[in-house]
Amino acid sequence: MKKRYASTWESLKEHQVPQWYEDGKFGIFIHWGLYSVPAFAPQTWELGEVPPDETWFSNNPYAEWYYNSIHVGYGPSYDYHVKKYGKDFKYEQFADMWKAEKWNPAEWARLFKKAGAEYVVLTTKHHDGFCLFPSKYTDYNASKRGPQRDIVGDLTDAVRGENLRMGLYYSGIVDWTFADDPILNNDDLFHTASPTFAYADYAYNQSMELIDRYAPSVFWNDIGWPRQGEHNLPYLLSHYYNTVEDGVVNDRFNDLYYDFTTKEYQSGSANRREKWEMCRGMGLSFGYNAMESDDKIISIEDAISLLVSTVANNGNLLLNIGPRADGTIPEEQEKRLLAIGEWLGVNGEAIYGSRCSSRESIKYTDQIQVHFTERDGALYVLIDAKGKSQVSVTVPGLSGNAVPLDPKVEADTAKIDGGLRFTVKNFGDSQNVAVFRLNRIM
Ligand SMILES: C[C@@H]1N[C@H](CNC(=O)c2cc3ccccc3[nH]2)[C@@H](O)[C@H](O)[C@@H]1O
Repeated sequence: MKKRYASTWESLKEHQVPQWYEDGKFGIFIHWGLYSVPAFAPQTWELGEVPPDETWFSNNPYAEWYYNSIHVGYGPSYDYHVKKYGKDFKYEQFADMWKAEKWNPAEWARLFKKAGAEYVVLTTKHHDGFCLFPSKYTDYNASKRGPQRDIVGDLTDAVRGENLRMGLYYSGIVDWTFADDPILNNDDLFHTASPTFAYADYAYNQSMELIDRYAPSVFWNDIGWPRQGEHNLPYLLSHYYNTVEDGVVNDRFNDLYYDFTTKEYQSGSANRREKWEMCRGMGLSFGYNAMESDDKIISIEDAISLLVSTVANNGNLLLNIGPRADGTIPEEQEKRLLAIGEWLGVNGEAIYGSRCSSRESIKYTDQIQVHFTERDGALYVLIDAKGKSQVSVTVPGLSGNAVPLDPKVEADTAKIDGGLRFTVKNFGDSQNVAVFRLNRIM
């Protein structure tokens, strides 16, 4: 019997995080849009490394913030824009330069499948207000301009064709086609952005449109929800759950309600007793930054470490790709996705469908950490030895027969000092994380 949600906070609070999201663990975030044409941002910091003040916003590493970065009227993006396009070139002109001429959504979906992702989240409207779907509420959209197609619909079909879940990102409170005063601090970001009732209705109507057209498995709102529209949220979210029973929403609705909380790069905190999600770009940006080179993006080892440490602490990893304007995925990003997929192909048993263990992760050194997950009565020990070819660690309070999941891992285990000593001599195909299964939980 399908549960019906009433448009009340009480009814919404009965919603449980669905098993597919708990089990899925790994998603692909995609930031694609007009900003992918200029594809420029300075390579400065990770979010959370420096305070979100004028220095951050006028040297914003997020290439998808190009509109705001040139509107502050100074800084590296402004200088780049004037030099490359000229002072009078309007951001909106990118709408007729974005052709996506080499885009093959089925190819993208096959890559995400090979990467071992269980879900995908695509930007439908980022802060610049350009919509990647045929919205009834604006012609500033990809079916009328640029690509002249329903980007959201075409990718949704391809992703579902690979039996992956499709999620949709929506920039709820910031839309520079409604309010585009330059944003130079977080106050601007959360309070003065898009302050009208008209915009609140627009955001509500477009969100309803997205739910009714695509029935997304994730409704991923960003930054916040218009204050003038907060009273509409119980209607919107109950409609969402009544349309998509096993749908999930994040915590960026002014902290009024969520299925899972979020972190972004170094910003935010996670509580392992609740479901949460870590999102980040491959480099410092979500939108494609043509200036970014291989050495500036996350290493394969660090990506696998991040996935393992996130999952072991009750999180999902939503790792972003920033495709080029023509629809191709930069090789250095594809390489990381395929390497994660290979690792999951060998060690996924300890990840998919697992739950975080009562055993907390152990940090021996910056390079050597041991994480734990549990599944079907088995305990998994995930030894992360970044940059090492061999490692020996004793895990206290463990006993039993530890079997490496990767047959190419060469390792010994021995009972010692009330614990189990693992000596890994060869990490086989498992990059920097060797995973062991213990067949009974101590
Ligand atoms: C995915 C990413 N989100 C950015 C806005 N970030 C937030 O609103 C935000 C970060 C964060 C960290 C911890 C808890 C809440 C948060 N909200 C956007 O400004 C970026 O362009 C990009 O779309």
